[in-house]
Amino acid sequence: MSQSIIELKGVNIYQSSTLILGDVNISVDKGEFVYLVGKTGTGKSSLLKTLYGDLELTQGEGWVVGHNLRELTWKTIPFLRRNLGVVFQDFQLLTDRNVNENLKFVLRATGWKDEKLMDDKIADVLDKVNLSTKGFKMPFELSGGEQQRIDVARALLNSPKLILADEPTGNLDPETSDEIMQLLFHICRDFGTSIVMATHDYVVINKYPARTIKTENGKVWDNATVAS
Ligand SMILES: Nc1ncnc2c1ncn2[C@@H]1O[C@H](COP(=O)(O)OP(=O)(O)OP(=O)(O)O)[C@@H](O)[C@H]1O
Repeated sequence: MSQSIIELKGVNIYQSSTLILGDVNISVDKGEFVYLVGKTGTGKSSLLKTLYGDLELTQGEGWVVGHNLRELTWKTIPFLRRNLGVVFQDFQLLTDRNVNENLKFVLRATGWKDEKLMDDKIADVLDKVNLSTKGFKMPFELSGGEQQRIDVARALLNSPKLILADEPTGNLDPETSDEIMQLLFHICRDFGTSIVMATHDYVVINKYPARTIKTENGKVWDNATVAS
């Protein structure tokens, strides 16, 4: 319906029966980087969950990477999930297998079967996050920053048009946060991937300025741009 990667119109977002965000209107274009800011508990994660189909959209209209959120079913949610990547603050790699096997596990779970194509894809995403040499490492052999970069690699496996990142620098020291931010901006700029990133970290926002959407008082404010 729309050229936008994300389009929400008059959306109400609930947790159980509590209205968390009302009358949400957002549009995000291809290749845009957008921060989602707001105090704790104001609904950033709830908004992201709505965008990746974890919270059902029952009021208003929404499209994400061409999928109508009102028409999602348990059968069609996997197709939405294949067109977007999600990065979490606390994503845990499977501890009993190396990086390559972790990534292959995700590929198999999203329908990949050909071993050679899977190996090529894994090499490709590890190269994109600059960890080509770490495929045979076990998770405990990686630093926190490297694990977070593997999580970004995981999000890239299905060549998504959109990455949703929920506080991806939340557990990282400033230097490692910088690495992740440079990586996300590189992915956005060089591959045209849209990125929506929830964060509390104004140091990061000021250093890497971009359009900023704010959750506050049950509303989403979509006109603030943070100056550098
Ligand atoms: N599964 C749930 N069931 C009921 N209420 C929930 C659930 N998850 C979140 N909430 C409530 O919804 C509101 C918004 O939570 P949400 O996690 O979206 O906020 P947030 O802005 O992402 O917070 P934070 O910055 O702390 O992650 C909060 O009041 C929270 O308690």
